[in-house]
Amino acid sequence: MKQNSIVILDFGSQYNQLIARRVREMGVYAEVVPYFEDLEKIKARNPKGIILSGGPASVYLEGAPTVDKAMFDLDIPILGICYGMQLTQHLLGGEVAKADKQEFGKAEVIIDDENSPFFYGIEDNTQVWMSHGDHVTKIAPGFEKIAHTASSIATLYNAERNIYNVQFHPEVTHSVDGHQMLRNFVFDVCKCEENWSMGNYIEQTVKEIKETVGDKKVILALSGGVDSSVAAVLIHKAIGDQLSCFFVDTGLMRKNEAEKVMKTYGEHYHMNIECVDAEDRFLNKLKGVSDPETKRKIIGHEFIAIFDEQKQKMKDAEFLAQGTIYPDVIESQSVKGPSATIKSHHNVGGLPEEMDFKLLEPLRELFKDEVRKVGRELGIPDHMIDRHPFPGPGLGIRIIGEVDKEKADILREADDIFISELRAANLYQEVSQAFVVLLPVKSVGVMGDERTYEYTAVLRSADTIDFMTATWSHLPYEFLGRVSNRIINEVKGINRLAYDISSKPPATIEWE
Ligand SMILES: Nc1ncnc2c1ncn2[C@@H]1O[C@H](COP(=O)(O)OP(=O)(O)OP(=O)(O)O)[C@@H](O)[C@H]1O
Ligand SMILES: O=c1[nH]c(=O)c2[nH+]cn([C@@H]3O[C@H](COP(=O)(O)O)[C@@H](O)[C@H]3O)c2[nH]1
Ligand SMILES: NC(=O)CC[C@H](N)C(=O)O
Ligand SMILES: [Mg+2]
Repeated sequence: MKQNSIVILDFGSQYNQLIARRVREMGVYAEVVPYFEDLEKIKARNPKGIILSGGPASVYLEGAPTVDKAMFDLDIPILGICYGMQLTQHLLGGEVAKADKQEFGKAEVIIDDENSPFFYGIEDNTQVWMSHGDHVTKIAPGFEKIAHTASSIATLYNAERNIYNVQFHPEVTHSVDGHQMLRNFVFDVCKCEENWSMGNYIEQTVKEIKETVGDKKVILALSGGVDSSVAAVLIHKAIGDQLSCFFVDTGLMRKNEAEKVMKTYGEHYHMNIECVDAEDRFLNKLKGVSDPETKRKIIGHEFIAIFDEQKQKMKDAEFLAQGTIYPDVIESQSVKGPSATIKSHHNVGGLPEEMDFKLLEPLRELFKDEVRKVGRELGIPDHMIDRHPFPGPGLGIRIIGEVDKEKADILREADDIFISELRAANLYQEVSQAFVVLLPVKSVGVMGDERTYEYTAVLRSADTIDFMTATWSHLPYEFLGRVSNRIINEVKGINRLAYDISSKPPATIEWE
């Protein structure tokens, strides 16, 4: 199945995951590799086409990312996008320089060669998205201009080598026919076949898991979230009772979470699944701690300690299964420079360094939407598949400041009301992630002629595609009013509610 693939070389563009997704949506396997991937390794993948992504650098500066020129002689069709175009031109005898002014935004493409397969089905003056400060000042020998805009060369083509170069970004939705251009490249130029489907993926992966695991045992940290759940069901399909899942009830889970997870997965799938009740452990460790990073670290360590203990109990467990997905993989191999730690995300991904396990990560090639498709094909109920993400540290980072059981109970009730009202109003699927935050701030209120002095809570709802940037959801006032009424009337301990109207950046989605 992967014989029929497109390799995307990553030069640091923020859009490279998008390119891979667009291609996969067409039913063709695509993977992102760093630009410095060895040419031999690229060849070994036997791709039908190569896409060079955009990137922030300038080809004419020293130390700019580059590739082995031999790549252009492999007889594999190549599409260079933005930086990828500039690099192709630079390496093959053209020239690139800084433009007088940056071009950022929409532009209209005038097609010079309407017979080019790259433009099949596309009308003249189609709108594309530009984002560059450099431009091609001399076209490399062997290339001809097949499209332009009012201010720049839009597309170059080398017939002999079957290379296309575009200055714009066909992968973003602002490029109206960008999808069609990529389709044309993938199917008409590279001659790929449509054979990447989640059904195939399941079949193949189940086979691979069986071969890898043999008669050994696998343990898996099951959170009830999408990734670990899909991983669990997939592995269970392959090896049945050789899999043992552990759900840790940290005491910082949502209302009835432990029961729900145990019920859905235990009864429905007849899996070995054990609930580790660790509420006291987590709450004791968190006593007196209010610094967000310290709280995160304590929670992370406690998870590790618990899995270590489970491992000691099951001596024949050789594999640790994780719900690592493709964006995690791309991020960890990303060509971008080191970025500041904003928050240390808890991840059981930290486990293997400290513990002696072989890793089993059956979802590491999939994007989230593909993981959801796999989950649906495996028959996992929609209400589990469509859940908003829930962070490992759970309510521990949604109770601002010091955490205790009383606050966790209050927050659980409030959160449950918000989420069930979202579901009742058919808004749950419309927003990307919603929850309640409990502040360590008390204020005065009046209830039935009595004075109250209770906590303030905040509703948070974010809309996002990749969770890297987000906007606050414009929920209807009437809906917010209903949630406010219910929470303040029904949850003892909260007498005031606010709505968070901050975007990310500069805020983040969670409060800690
Ligand atoms: N309460 C828990 N018990 C056991 N494992 C957990 C728990 N919370 C988190 N994990 C582990 O940490 C991993 C990372 O958590 P993360 O929230 O990123 O993924 P997820 O829960 O599987 O999916 P989602 O992103 O949809 O919440 C999980 O896949 C799971 O293996
Ligand atoms: O598994 C996780 N462990 C963590 O420690 C963690 N911290 C934040 N998140 C989730 O990441 C997304 C982005 O959150 P922030 O904007 O708050 O950084 C949002 O979806 C957050 O819920 C976490 N997930
Ligand atoms: N988006 C890009 O790939 C930008 C490429 C190059 N740095 C430029 O500004 O022209
Ligand atoms: Mg989760």
